[in-house]
Amino acid sequence: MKICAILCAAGKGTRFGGDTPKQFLFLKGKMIIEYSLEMFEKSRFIDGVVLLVPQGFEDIARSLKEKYSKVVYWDYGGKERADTVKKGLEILKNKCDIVAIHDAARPFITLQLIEKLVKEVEVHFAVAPGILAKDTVKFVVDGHIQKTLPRSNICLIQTPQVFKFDLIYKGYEMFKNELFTDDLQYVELMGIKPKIIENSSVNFKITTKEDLLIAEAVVEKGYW
Ligand SMILES: Nc1ccn([C@@H]2O[C@H](COP(=O)(O)OP(=O)(O)OP(=O)(O)O)[C@@H](O)[C@H]2O)c(=O)n1
Ligand SMILES: C[C@](O)(CO)[C@H](O)COP(=O)(O)O
Repeated sequence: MKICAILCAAGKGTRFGGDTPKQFLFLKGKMIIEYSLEMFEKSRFIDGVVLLVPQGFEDIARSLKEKYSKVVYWDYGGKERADTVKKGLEILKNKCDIVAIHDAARPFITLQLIEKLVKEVEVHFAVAPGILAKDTVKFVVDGHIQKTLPRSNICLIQTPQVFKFDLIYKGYEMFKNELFTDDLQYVELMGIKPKIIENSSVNFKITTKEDLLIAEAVVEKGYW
């Protein structure tokens, strides 16, 4: 059985700001993207990685392909994250059985997490890490609370999101005009109820500058 990863690194990092997309910034000696690439490289559950980058970053893509033997292919991503994933899925069509779709801006995945996700996908077809809400959760419109949501049912979803390849490919085909913010939604709408693996909040996505400060502290303490 072949298991591949799609590493989404084609975003511009608008909320983060600056000229260099956040995934290519250096975090204590290596690029943010390399933290997850290293885990995929080391994991015995991952056979190959497809890397998607923004236009203008082909030199970085080439050098990462040189450095990490599991990067089998790189290409440019699309305008939105979902467009990037679609490209990755087309590249991998008929080449793998299971696919792990991951944000390059989420550096702190672990070998144990990859293993758990891959094992669970055999049973549940779609699986992702998530954290249960720790704060009280309100539904807010225009700055005013409409209602309080039941916290025990609220889960904040991370990546890698792991799927049986044919299932997620079909989901993207069926909802090709949608641009959902994550990949699970494409199979949720097919009636699948993806399995959530409760995970550490350290697997956060670097979205704004303050996330980078937290990421620096995580690396300094070796805490992931
Ligand atoms: N067209 C896009 C947009 C996003 N991503 C990737 O998807 C992940 C999660 O996206 P996000 O944090 O939203 O990154 P950006 O789109 O770069 O950020 P922003 O929305 O602030 O511009 C990131 O690894 C990002 O590089 C991608 O591959 N292709
Ligand atoms: C896929 C994701 O990381 C799951 O939490 C998230 O939805 C990406 O959202 P973004 O708006 O592209 O940052």
